[in-house]
Amino acid sequence: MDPILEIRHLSKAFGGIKAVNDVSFCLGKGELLGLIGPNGSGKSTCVNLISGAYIPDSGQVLFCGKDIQGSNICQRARMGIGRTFQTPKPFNGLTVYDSVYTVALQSCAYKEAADKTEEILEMMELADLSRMFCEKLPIEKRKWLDMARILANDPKVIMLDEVMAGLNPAEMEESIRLVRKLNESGISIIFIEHVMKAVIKLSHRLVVLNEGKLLCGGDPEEVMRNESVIKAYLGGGRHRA
Ligand SMILES: Nc1ncnc2c1ncn2[C@@H]1O[C@H](COP(=O)(O)OP(=O)(O)OP(=O)(O)O)[C@@H](O)[C@H]1O
Repeated sequence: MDPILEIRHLSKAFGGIKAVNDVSFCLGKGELLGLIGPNGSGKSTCVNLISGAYIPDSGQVLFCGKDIQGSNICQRARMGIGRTFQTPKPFNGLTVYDSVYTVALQSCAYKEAADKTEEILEMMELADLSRMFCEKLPIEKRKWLDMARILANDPKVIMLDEVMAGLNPAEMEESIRLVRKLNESGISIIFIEHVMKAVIKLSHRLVVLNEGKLLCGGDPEEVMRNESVIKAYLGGGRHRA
């Protein structure tokens, strides 16, 4: 595998809680990697460490072979590391078009930004809604708009944090199709998800966290049959009895 992202021995504690404890894994170029684990297993903390929102206690993140430890969240976004949040974060008061256009303008001139915005809205199937105010969008489309805004930064890697949460089965199928389309456009994806149907359908490979540690990784079907994974899920993670 030719890695675009390498996570080496990452650790992050909050008080006495080792949220991420000596975790190492790679994301290959063009790969769609499912990052799964029970509630509280450290998935979002990993994403925050990779995106630069959190500074690790120890460990390294390598992007395209380069240690990016010294760079902050904005610099990493400009390098091509994008992420969505569990709850969509629309720019209220802006239209769908302007939400993407304002991001595109950060790296392009007016005309180029306009062309880029139209192309992204077409790709994310939001073109018909381009004049709608973001806050009026249904939840599924807000999630697509989050992805569209990230695309305006020309990402090489996108980390999708629970994009399927709160969607009905039909919306989920549509979102699965869009995530696959993003990946097929050449973007490497880390897909953090609890909806196993989506995980199995989309992931080329899985990495499983449990209580902050790497439990196992590999082929999705095999990982889902792994007894330690089944036990971890039945145990329900750190937040449950
Ligand atoms: N900012 C923080 N301050 C204190 N504790 C935190 C913080 N962020 C995460 N934690 C704790 O770290 C552990 C890992 O949390 P994290 O959100 O990374 O897990 P997760 O696998 O993403 O969970 P979920 O699937 O429920 O979103 C949890 O025990 C959580 O309570």
